[in-house]
Amino acid sequence: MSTVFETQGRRDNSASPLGQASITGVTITPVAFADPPLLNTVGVHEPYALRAIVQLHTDAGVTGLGETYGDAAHLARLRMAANAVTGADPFNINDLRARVARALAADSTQGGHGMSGMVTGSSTADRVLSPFDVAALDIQGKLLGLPVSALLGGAVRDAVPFSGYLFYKWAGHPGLADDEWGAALDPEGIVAQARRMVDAYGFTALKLKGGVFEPDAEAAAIEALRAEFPDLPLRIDPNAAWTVETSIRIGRRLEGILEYLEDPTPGIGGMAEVRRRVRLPLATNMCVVSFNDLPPAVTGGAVDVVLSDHHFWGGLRRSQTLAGIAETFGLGLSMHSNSHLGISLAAMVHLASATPNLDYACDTHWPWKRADEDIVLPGALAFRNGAVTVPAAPGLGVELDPEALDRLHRQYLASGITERDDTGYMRRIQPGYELKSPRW
Ligand SMILES: O=C([O-])C(=O)C[C@H](O)[C@@H](O)C(=O)[O-]
Ligand SMILES: [Mg+2]
Repeated sequence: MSTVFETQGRRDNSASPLGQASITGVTITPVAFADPPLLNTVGVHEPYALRAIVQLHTDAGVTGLGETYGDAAHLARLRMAANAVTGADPFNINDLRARVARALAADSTQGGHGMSGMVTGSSTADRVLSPFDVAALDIQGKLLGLPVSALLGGAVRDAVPFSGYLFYKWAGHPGLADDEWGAALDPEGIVAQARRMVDAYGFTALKLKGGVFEPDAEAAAIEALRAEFPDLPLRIDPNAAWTVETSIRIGRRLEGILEYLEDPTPGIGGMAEVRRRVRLPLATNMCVVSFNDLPPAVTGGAVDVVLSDHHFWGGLRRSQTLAGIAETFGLGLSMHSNSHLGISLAAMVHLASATPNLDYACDTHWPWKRADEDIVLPGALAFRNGAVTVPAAPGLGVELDPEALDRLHRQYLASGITERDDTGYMRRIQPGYELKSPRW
């Protein structure tokens, strides 16, 4: 079952503690949007990226919005959770969390990460809770007349800086026309892509998705970026494609050039070893992806910076807990992204604005999305000098475009894609393609 899912008509919270509202129904709509052939260490992005749009309807006349992964197994879990939260109080996020946990207790299905094998150990319960937490906060803000940033404790910055997220890529998907970005397969291509992205968005930091070519070729791309952009902080993220030895060698080559080295090698033990032997901060969204990972990472001295991501850390409230832990243990905080639409961007901006110790420009895949394709009405979210102004309107401050939602849902049905599968797509193009971690 992959079409729109709806619950409706029940009210089982006899009294909302705050007397504000009851969730009377949930609509979950899978959507697909165009995605260029972005290369990474597990393969290549398919022509469409998937998302699920979650709407929480209430008896108070407002609807809350959430956005999450659109993989089939995740959709099935979202539906279980939707049944469980129907009737609940959107002001009681602890109750929503308990309901989601109870609904998933009997679930034994595997897969559905939506991250093509790159983030494997995150908590299923937190991934499923996330869009419900975001939508509940959107409802709260709309009913109280406050932006979500205010509900999270207040914005400490008016605009949230993002990094330009560079990818090696083909000129276009095989069999389809070239896209507007063209190919980027060497240092010159990456520098040209960066120049174009910086000119269009004003980004003040750059991240290169690595793990695609020989490590020295990728280090050369970073050096070419440094020559072209002497003042911009630079990062590279090979998604654990390098051995400990390769990470040390390339890390030493890039000392003094990178602001951080992200997930060079797999596992907390490997990262700790690299960190001891390279004078660079190490960042991760692979070896610390759930609360369980924090104690061994901290005691093992594995990382300096954790990339938060409310989509797998359990929503905005749980991400604030992560920020508190990071502060306590002296870890830096940055933000991870996957291909996403406007509800996710709005949620990321509110969270980042209300997180004082978010020390780095956040990741976003936003430039890779077609400018005319989204499920929110245009206007609320815009980049200036590489940053997005925090929406001041109540809730998330974005409005759903029902026609666009319907169009992208039909695109989802027509695409035939039900799982993100970068490796499977790569193998259809290059049949002998091997998956390896570490690769070099
Ligand atoms: O920082 C990261 O690891 C990512 O952004 C993971 C993503 O899945 C990225 O590799 C991608 O979109 O191919
Ligand atoms: Mg990463």
